Amino acid sequence: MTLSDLKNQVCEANRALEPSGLVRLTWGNVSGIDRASGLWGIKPSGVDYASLTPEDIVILDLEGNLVEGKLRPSSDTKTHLHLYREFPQIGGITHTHSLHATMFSQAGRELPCYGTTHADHFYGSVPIVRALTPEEVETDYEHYTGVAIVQRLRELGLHPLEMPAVLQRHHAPFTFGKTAMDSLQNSIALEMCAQMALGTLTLNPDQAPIPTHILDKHHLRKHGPGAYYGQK
Ligand SMILES: O=C(CO)[C@@H](O)[C@H](O)COP(=O)(O)O
Repeated sequence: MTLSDLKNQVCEANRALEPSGLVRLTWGNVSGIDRASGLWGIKPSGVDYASLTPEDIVILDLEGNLVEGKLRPSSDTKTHLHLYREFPQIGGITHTHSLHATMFSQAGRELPCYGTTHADHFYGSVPIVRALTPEEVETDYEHYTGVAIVQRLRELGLHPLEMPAVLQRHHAPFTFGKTAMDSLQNSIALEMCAQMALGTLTLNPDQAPIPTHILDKHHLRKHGPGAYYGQK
């Protein structure tokens, strides 16, 4: 992938945030990485999505050094950086404050899997990531957000492509994918699943999550045999 390709892909995914209904104001950012070069691009901070151009995309390396870009990178840059360094399987990350998924984040409630719509994207309940400690917030908020996300998926034994979403407590969701656009699509799926779950619980507060045999079937269909990354 050329640097121009990377900038185009990351710009396209960020420009798709608003039309997808996931963001208000500038409450979101998408990044993408070219694993061959180790260079990755992210939305500049606070920039209006509709006016974003590929040349605005800020390019960094996996040490966090600025490689190219005139604008300040997203305020969540260190979170994305940590995830790229710890999850070599992912190629893109999306962070938004989408309305319903953020409700689960703020309530500290994992997002249960009530149906196949959810099962087609996420292998079970979308986990809550712990709140940061006062020391973590003080020393490096965004870096420790990434640390807490990685800790959570590892303690659950979940691969970041079988569970390409987490709900950061008191904050909002982060999703991952094979590309920037794939991570955005996972954010769209997450927001829809959050809306469906809230409606499901309204209609039936005692609704049980999807049976495991159906969840496993959808995981198998999506990832193929032998791709189960987690611990049974
Ligand atoms: O989570 C936050 C702030 O709480 C950020 O995601 C902002 O909502 C977007 O910041 P920029 O990407 O524009 O710096």
